[in-house]
Amino acid sequence: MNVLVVGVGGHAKAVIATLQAAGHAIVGCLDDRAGAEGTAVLGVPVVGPTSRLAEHDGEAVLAIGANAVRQRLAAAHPAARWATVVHPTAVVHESVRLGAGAVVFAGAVLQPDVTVGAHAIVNTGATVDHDGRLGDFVHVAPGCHLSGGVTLGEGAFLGVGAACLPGVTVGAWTTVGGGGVVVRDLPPHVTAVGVPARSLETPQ
Ligand SMILES: CC(=O)SCCNC(=O)CCNC(=O)[C@H](O)C(C)(C)COP(=O)(O)OP(=O)(O)OC[C@H]1O[C@@H](n2cnc3c(N)ncnc32)[C@H](O)[C@@H]1OP(=O)(O)O
Repeated sequence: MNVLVVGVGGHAKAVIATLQAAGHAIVGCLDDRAGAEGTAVLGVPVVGPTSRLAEHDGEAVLAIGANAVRQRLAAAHPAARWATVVHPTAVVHESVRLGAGAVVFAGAVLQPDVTVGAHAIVNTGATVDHDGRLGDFVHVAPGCHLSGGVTLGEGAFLGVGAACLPGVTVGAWTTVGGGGVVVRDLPPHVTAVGVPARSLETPQ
């Protein structure tokens, strides 16, 4: 497939590398910043602003790490065809369901009956064990480990190396800091850090 990459930052580099490893042709990158057009990311040219998505008749991928930005761009382009991208070294069981625009990076492992929402990111070397449910616009950062039956609400972000005990739920748009361990359910819209992960918003 010929894929248009939306974004030019570090996450876009990793998405481009993943597309290349998986054998996909890349049409170019889009970026809204003044002066971006004509530059290149890993040799892939920046061909215009994100409004160009509307003219593209192939597939595209939102290659921006910030969950809320991917949500905004997906809402702004409801007719777009989103590529689902999986690195060839990722281990994804045949029963796993990947949403439109989901990206699975090198070395990730997704065990049976995991579902991954639209535009979700399973980053380098992260593992999601059986029956995990990742909502739309989730980002699981490098080296995270989710035990069986974990649920991540829409837009949840797990920082690098975070872990979740079996069956816990992380609420929508909640952030877990790098290295945090989620031992019980976390509510939506909080930032939680540490072992066990506790909300910074809640007086301890
Ligand atoms: C390929 C890639 O790079 S993918 C991207 C991966 N990115 C990440 O993993 C980033 C993860 N981000 C974090 O862990 C951040 O520190 C966040 C989101 C948890 C908090 O960020 P901020 O809201 O800016 O909080 P801030 O830095 O002000 O820290 C607030 C308090 O929490 C503490 N804290 C922050 N992060 C952590 C953490 N991961 N673990 C434990 N404590 C932490 C701080 O020490 C501070 O404590 P204090 O008030 O006692 O000094």
